Amino acid sequence: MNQDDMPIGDIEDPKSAVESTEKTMDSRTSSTKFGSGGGAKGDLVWSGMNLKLMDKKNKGNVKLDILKDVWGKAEVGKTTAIMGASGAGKTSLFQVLTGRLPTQGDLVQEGEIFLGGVRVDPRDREHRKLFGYVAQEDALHETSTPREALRFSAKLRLPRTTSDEEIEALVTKKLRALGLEDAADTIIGGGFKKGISGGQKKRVCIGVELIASPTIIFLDEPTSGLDSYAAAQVMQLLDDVAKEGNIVLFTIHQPSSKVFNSFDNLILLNKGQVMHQGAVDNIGADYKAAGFPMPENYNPADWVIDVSEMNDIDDLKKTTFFASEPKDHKIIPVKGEKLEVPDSKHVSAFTELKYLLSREFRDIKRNPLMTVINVTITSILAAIFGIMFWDVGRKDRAEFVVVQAILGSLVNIMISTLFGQSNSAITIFARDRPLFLREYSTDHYTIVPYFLSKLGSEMFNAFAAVFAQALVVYWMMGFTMGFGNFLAITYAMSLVSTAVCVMLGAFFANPENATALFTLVVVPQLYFSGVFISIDLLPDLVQWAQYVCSLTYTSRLALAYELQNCEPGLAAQNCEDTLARNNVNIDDIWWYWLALLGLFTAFRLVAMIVLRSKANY
Ligand SMILES: Nc1ncnc2c1ncn2[C@@H]1O[C@H](COP(=O)(O)OP(=O)(O)OP(=O)(O)O)[C@@H](O)[C@H]1O
Repeated sequence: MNQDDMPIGDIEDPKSAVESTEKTMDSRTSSTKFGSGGGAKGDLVWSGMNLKLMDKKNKGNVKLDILKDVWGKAEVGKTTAIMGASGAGKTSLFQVLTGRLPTQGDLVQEGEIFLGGVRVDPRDREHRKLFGYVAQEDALHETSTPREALRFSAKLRLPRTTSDEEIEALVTKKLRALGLEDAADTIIGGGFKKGISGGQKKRVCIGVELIASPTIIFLDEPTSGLDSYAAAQVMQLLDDVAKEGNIVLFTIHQPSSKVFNSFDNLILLNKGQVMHQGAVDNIGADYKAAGFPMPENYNPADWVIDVSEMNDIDDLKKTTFFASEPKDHKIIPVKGEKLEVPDSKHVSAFTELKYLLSREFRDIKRNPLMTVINVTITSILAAIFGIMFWDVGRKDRAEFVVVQAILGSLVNIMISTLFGQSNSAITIFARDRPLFLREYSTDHYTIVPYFLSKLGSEMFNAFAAVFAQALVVYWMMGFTMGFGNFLAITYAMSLVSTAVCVMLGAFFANPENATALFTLVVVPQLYFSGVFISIDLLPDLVQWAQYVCSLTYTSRLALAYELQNCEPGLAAQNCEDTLARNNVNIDDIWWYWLALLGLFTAFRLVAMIVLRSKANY
């Protein structure tokens, strides 16, 4: 048997170590027992499915029936495709079945879903352990290889008792079954570097889901963007997965006739209703019986869509199309029967963090460009500041203009640090967001380890930039505060500003929106922090804003450390005046540090809560 044709989980050599590992893995990951119901044992069945868009203005009125009395099933051992013209309701049905329908007040969902006769709730994270979900866009870690991607998924999703040897053997086996042996150790790639091909990426996406041995695998347009050869390879793989006793359900748009003929079953939607469903092998006969015989040399996939688009729905309803849900399709669930999900006691949060951190740092190592650009830009800016404020810290502070210049230099450095990290932090976070949403929703890790791992790489990037900045400006400007203090203050500034970026990145999927809002959030800090206009001169109504501005605390800290020990006499007088005018109190230094910590924690927590709520569907 050709390796590419080999079914997933098939066993080549009964004596091999791989086989024994796979047996162990199977016994651990496929313990699901299905209850009995009206449908065939193990099938995914949905019934009486309605999705209504309610009219906001006229309460209780339905504005649009997105799905109406939809029913159907996806059988064990078969591939089932959902097709339909644009706007037919494919995405909506898919979102309902996968539990990914956005929770919106104006959408009302009705209907039931059963797996093997037992009611299933696709929004339930436990039930979702039975699901594999492959989104249309490939959400992969670009600097990992296919082997690393599968290993990561296996390590974090399989029971914690699975040994490293078992995981390695399973990963090798799945790579072979996916036809990815040759590309196993090539970088997946993306924007930063060309890596494996589009078809190989799609197979990696499928592989990372298959590694957890899901009962059902859902795929959203699995062939989109692929050439006909790659599309046929993906379909062959899905067929192999199904033939192993799994349910494979996907949406598909304009398949070639070869791809169309490779499905087992078709569900055709038309204006939110089921126009036709059945075996692809019978399509010719079914359409002939309905009065629409398929023309010769016509792509059957085009024909089924053309018939649905070019005929009035009321006329089509007079034919054999749009059959109502048969009585025996409806399932009467057995009372008290619960869906059994595999016992996959997750690895500890610490292990999750370990794996996530190692992936983050591997990313920096393999794609250091972002860090290098950041450090270079910061150093050039720092050198410009250094020339402008050359030796300012060593000049005689008895002259008031010198103290003014010190104030100016410190505020400039803080503002530059505030903006310095924003671009790279927002870009990196936006790039990784879809990956997080996929991995979190498929139970790879919990939210805290994820955020800690992101924090780890952000701290590294921020430190590299502020350290370079400090090396350049500290001695050029000749500050008297300790190097450590200077570094700590700029580092704190950088981390709080990164936290703001991450928070905005959590709210907005689009990095452009996050960047635009960053300007709106950050620029007012320049006014509210008191560095350009004394806080006492600000209207009472906005004075509170100083307390939520990181620039307030970092500039106060920098001034406190730099101006607290000036030469006695006129210099000390000038320093004290400047501190007082800028509302800096030397006794409050620790409060300033605590306030920065508070802001940092608050921004991080908000980001975590927002992202978690977005990842729940
Ligand atoms: N949240 C929503 N609010 C308003 N209308 C919606 C919403 N979701 C879906 N619709 C409408 O329901 C219909 C079906 O949409 P759906 O996206 O499911 O179709 P589709 O078959 O996937 O189309 P396409 O192939 O173009 O993506 C469309 O008319 C769409 O505008």
